[in-house]
Amino acid sequence: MQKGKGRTSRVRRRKLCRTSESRGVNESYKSEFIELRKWLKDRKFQDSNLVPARFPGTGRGLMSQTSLQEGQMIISLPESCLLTTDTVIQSYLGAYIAKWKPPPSPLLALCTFLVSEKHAGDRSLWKPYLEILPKVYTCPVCLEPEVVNLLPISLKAKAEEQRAHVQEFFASSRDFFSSLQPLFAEAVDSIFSYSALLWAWCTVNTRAVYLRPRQWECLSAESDTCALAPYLDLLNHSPHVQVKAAFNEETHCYEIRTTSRWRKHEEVFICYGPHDNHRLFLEYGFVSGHNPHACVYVSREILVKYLPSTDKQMDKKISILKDHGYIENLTFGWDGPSWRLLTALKLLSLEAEKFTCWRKVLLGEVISDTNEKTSLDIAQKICCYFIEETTAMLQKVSRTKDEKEALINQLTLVESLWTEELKILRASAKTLHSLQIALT
Ligand SMILES: C[S@@+](CC[C@H](N)C(=O)[O-])C[C@H]1O[C@@H](n2cnc3c(N)ncnc32)[C@H](O)[C@@H]1O
Repeated sequence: MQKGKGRTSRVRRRKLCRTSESRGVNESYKSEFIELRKWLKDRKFQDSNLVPARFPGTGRGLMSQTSLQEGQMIISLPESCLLTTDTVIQSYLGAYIAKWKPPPSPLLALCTFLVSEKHAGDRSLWKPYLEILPKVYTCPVCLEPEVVNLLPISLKAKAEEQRAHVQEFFASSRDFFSSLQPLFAEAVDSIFSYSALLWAWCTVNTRAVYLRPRQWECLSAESDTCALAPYLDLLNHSPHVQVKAAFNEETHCYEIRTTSRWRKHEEVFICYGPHDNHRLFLEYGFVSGHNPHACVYVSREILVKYLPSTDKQMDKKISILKDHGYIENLTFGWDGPSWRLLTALKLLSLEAEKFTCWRKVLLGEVISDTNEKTSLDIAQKICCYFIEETTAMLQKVSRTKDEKEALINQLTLVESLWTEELKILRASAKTLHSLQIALT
């Protein structure tokens, strides 16, 4: 038998590959985690099978200490450990919130509490939790404008919207913060600064779990479903796992059960949702490698770039696509152009004499071999154009990394997004090529 070709060595290779990808360095000895566990124990948290660890691909996360079976509970966090609007309203902030008109939003209540408790430092009952929270975040709102400029165009627009949204959140909260002055010896402006509120906003947005909606008269009607869940919020995301997570009204614990199996010493993941990489970047500030939901978006401008400019029916075709919701969410994915993208291209490349068949196109019917072939050819041209553009962007990001060392972390993140997009486009180009060959 040749060396390395047998079953035993295949299994060994697989094991090596799995462990080297997921091997983490246990961090439970660190003082901040010792303090956090004491704090959790005082609040009736019973030791779980998970320990904090640092992993090569995903950073800080939780590692299993034993193997975990399908359906097994991986963590159960008592209600007393959760930070919700109940916590805030029952605190020293409650009376100030009740007085303030119009009522503050649930999000503002949570953010105010986080900033205020962070400011309290050693005096805060939540100190062990606050100590393990990230100091900086990588959601687009936290990125330098020159890094935002290097994002794919549709994500850049959303990043700018996110920045405007947080700025407006800050501006509209300042009078409420002023009303809290009697609680502090220092000027509230210095405590509730933009950067402090931004940190709190990112904390809630990247870490909160979902709870059944609650309603407080002293808070605005916006949905009140967020809870910060210390320790449990150290679980990273994987698009490949499924979990059941919810607050159990009988045990009064927030519980997570895994539907996957985990080996001892592996990183345990949960799934934040079937999100593509743009959404993961926007909402959580990271990109997931090999994400099956990842895709490359095709804008309307690019869609028509390779169509004949002489087509007299083009405006009509575009308005049909708009009316039927086919102008948005057109994508390339790991297995080629999406059905929506191909359908849009088939409609746009309909021959003049076949134009009346446009309804059939939207229903997925084949109109003619020519139409099938033309739409695939255009999809391939768009895909090649994107591959060139993405390669150029990667070179630009790499140059910027050399020039701006201080931005290396932010730029590396943007680079990983473009790298994933390039992989998707290459896979799409290959699929398209096979489809084109099958048609000839
Ligand atoms: C709920 S927290 C998870 C714990 C976090 N890693 C920590 O150290 O505090 C969510 C954040 O973890 C990071 N994260 C989650 N899943 C990740 C993954 N698969 N790869 C890289 N970072 C991830 C992102 O920064 C995200 O905003």
